[in-house]
Amino acid sequence: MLVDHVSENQHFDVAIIGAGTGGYSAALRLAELGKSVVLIEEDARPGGVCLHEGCIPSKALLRAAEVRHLADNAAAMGMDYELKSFDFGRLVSYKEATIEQMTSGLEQLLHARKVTFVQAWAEVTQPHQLTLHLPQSQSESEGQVDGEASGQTADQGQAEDDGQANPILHLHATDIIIATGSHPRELDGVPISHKAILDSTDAMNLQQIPHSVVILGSGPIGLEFATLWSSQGADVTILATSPRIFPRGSRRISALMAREMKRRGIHIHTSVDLHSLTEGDNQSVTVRYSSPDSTTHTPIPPTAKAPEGGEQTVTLTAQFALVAKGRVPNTAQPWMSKLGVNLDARGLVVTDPYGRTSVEHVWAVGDITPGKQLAHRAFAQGICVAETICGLDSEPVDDHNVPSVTFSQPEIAQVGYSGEEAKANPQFSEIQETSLPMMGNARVFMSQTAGTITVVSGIREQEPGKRVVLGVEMVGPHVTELVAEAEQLVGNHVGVHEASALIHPHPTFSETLGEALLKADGRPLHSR
Ligand SMILES: Cc1cc2nc3c(=O)[nH]c(=O)nc-3n(C[C@H](O)[C@H](O)[C@H](O)COP(=O)(O)OP(=O)(O)OC[C@H]3O[C@@H](n4cnc5c(N)ncnc54)[C@H](O)[C@@H]3O)c2cc1C
Ligand SMILES: NC(=O)c1ccc[n+]([C@@H]2O[C@H](COP(=O)([O-])OP(=O)(O)OC[C@H]3O[C@@H](n4cnc5c(N)ncnc54)[C@H](O)[C@@H]3O)[C@@H](O)[C@H]2O)c1
Repeated sequence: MLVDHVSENQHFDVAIIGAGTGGYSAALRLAELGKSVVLIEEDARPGGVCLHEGCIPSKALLRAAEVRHLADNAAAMGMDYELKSFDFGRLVSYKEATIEQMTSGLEQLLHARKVTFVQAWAEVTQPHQLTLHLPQSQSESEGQVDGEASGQTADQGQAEDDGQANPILHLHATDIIIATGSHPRELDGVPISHKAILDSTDAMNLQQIPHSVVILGSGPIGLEFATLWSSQGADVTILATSPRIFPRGSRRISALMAREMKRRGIHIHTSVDLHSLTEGDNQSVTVRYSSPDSTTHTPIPPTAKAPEGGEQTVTLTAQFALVAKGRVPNTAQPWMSKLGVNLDARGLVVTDPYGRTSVEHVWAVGDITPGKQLAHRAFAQGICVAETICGLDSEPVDDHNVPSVTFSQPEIAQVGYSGEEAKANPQFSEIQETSLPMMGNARVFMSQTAGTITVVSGIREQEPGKRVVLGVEMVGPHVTELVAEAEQLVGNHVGVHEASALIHPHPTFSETLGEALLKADGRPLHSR
């Protein structure tokens, strides 16, 4: 993106630091509401993690896994396909083209709404004042600083610099939104080498199909990469420190996912005690761990050692290790503490429901705030902050109504309360969990992917006598789409009886939710 023209000491209504999903959604809404907005991003192009190294590239790669699954199961319909070759370079080009298409669309939208985009590392030095550290090459080649207004340009060699020869520029803004996002968490004492020990960004940019990978972590990133690499023929092992994979979901989800992933040849070990992770000279990693179920897997090469304390210590060698144990907010930037922005114990920015931080006229959105680190939550927060700044009566984001989706095979989707959460909440009573296996649905059966759906219902203290849908969780084909309907029911406190009267087209995947609601209402149709 060609950066926009800005002048030294130029004033904007709102300055936004970080052009990821949170930052750019706020920028678009503010501009729509007539504010002058500057969007400041360290990278050359807007989009942040989601567009460049998260949601979009991972789903482009996972599209290939879907196609592979279809082809692998075509024999049942009389079509015998054989994968003759896999040109990984072309898959990478497909991913890159997808990112390019989405990024240029976003750039055009920002431009059309007259949002000023500046490539720089920004800090807030005083209330309403920002200092921008411009990249050297860009300020020289494109002249994004107005030389006349500032009296200094980088190519005159007179620009004020930040001590590292980066020209700096000062701006003023009435309001400032911090949207600096997050980065991958490292294993204690084991740095990401970016060679054989990878984080998700490295994994996304691999230029080859790995032959063996060990994945440390079984959250969305772990399960999505396990799906991707196993579909490409890699030998994949998931090591989970928790007693079950995908611990943020219910036991039912974890059990079904473990069964389905093992059916696809993925090795899974839970309650793992990780002893060491080391990188060899020859692009390989060695992991030493023990786990109650470690005897069930033959490591490559098989180098199981003598039992230690009842559990066997296993030494596993693989080409790569992916560390996928969560993300850390980008709040360790010294200016944030100097400014007085309050952080919680995990380093997340403390805000009120509308995104106000502890510093007046400074707001925060996205992965740096407590709650689900998801792009669609950041979009909604960005809109809410923008509207609140403009004095509108905006709806704050309720984390319980933010759906979670994982694009593994099978997919996982959740919204609202799990059974356990609902039972622990004193506002709810008479909690029921109604489960339905999805395989009874014709479309699910044809897709040859197992699935299950659970509707959590109960009585809210605000509406005694009315059983409402409190939560829905699903594992199966297309559930990342089906969850949108469930969200409407949960978010609007729709009664189970009313929801079960909604008619779903036949034959569709969406009927599974209709069937589960009928069952929850005590009127099962195609189930017992
Ligand atoms: C592998 C992976 C897959 C994912 N898949 C999904 C998915 O399918 N669905 C989903 O909802 N979510 C997904 N996520 C999560 C999603 O990417 C994040 O929740 C989302 O990007 C958060 O947006 P954000 O605006 O808070 O921050 P970010 O997208 O992290 O953007 C922050 C931006 O701020 C910039 N920045 C930081 N400090 C400064 C500074 N001082 N000055 C200037 N610029 C600065 C950074 O360069 C960055 O571009 C995924 C994440 C990963 C890692
Ligand atoms: N489809 C999606 O929406 C999507 C996809 C990818 C990522 N994301 C987002 O990105 C963020 C990061 O994802 P993630 O999967 O890395 O994090 P996560 O926090 O969801 O899961 C991390 C997992 O690692 C485990 N773990 C912790 N320490 C470990 C260790 N030493 N060894 C092995 N396992 C360990 C945890 O028990 C947990 O299950 C999440 O907040 C997620 O919402 C979303």
